[in-house]
Amino acid sequence: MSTISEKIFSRASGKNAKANDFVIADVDFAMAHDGTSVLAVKSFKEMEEEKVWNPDKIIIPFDHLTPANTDTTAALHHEIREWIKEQKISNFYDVGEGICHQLLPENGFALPGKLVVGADSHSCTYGAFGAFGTGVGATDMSEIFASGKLWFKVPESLKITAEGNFKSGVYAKDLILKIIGTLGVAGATYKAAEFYGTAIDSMSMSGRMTLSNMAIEMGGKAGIIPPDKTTFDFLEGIASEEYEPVYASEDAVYSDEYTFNANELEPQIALPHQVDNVNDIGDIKPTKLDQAFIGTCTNGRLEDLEVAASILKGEKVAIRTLIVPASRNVLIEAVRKGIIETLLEAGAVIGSPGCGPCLGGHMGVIGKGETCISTANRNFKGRMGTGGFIYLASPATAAASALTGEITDPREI
Ligand SMILES: CC(C)[C@H](C(=O)O)[C@@H](O)C(=O)O
Ligand code: SF4
Repeated sequence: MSTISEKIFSRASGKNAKANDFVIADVDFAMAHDGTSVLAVKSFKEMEEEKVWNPDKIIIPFDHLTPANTDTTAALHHEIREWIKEQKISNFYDVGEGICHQLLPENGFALPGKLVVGADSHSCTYGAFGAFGTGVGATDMSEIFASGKLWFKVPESLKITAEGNFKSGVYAKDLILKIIGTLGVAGATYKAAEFYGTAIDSMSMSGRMTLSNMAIEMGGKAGIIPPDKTTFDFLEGIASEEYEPVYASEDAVYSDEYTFNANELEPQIALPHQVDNVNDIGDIKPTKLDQAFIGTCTNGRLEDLEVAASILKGEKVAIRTLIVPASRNVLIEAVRKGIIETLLEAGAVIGSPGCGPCLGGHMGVIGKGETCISTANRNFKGRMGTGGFIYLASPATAAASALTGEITDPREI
């Protein structure tokens, strides 16, 4: 009678863990990026710890402010690189390698049944592989660095089922926006969502990652998809260690259940400044744009760039269009497939793999009163620049909108 989360926490804590129990769990993999490792390392040093618990289980990607944008960032990067050397952390990904939530899956650290904790809220992305992936603060991460353990309250679970087939022009991003619009930004607070249904089964790993990535935007502690052949095929030859897939019992208890119908889904837009301010694209008023941004841990994968290129091929963008691949691998593949050439010819700017302008810290910031359509996961006030307005959408919608300069249904292009 257990959910996926209860089973993973039972294994990781060595006791029969049930929802709402407090447990101390062994973490399988721990991640901190350039933005959060600074504080995690500071607090690790303050604890007067000498050695990390296991240098092969810690993953540090530099992705948020990369390449360094200021003297301060450069100094912090330098400090962390020194600590990484000193601690012999084996999984360090320096500037240009890509976004943490892309690198962990690509390098086989997001594995079924594992407890993967990151000092970043979108660590729920690893749920796409049937892991319990979750984000913690930097000081909690310092405790994991030291001991490999952390306390957790085992979450209750929600069952979210999506049946049917997506219409052309409709994607995983539209589904997760619809789900968040329905449940609200607090609809899954401290709960683990488990995703089921034919619409999920037929999704690629890329689409599944988009879905799990945004579980936190409804307050979710995790967003888990039961692993299947698609998962195992993806992990073939890249899994960093052995894993044991975990599935919910038939009689697992869920605090709530929701069902969505992919057949009826339209392209969705989250209007500023809340992620749950979601509408069918046909229901919003004409909206002029200043910038389009395609990238991030939500939608910066090969499939996303491919969709954008198919829309932009042979055309010219009407507004500033920034495209930032999620990782070096994505960029290399996109170069090989001619996708980057198509995007450049269409007038897009290609950024180096990383978070890019997603959180407004680096490149591509928008000015006061400007509007941006973005494939990211957050449209909070001021996130991409003070006084800016962010509209969240799929890569197809963002690309179609880049062509016209206003929010545009990709099916009309
Ligand atoms: C900088 C980091 C702490 C933050 C997060 O945790 O999500 C960032 O990645 C974001 O998307 O806002
Ligand atoms: S791409 Fe955006 S949402 Fe993802 S980790 Fe980077 S800043 Fe956070």
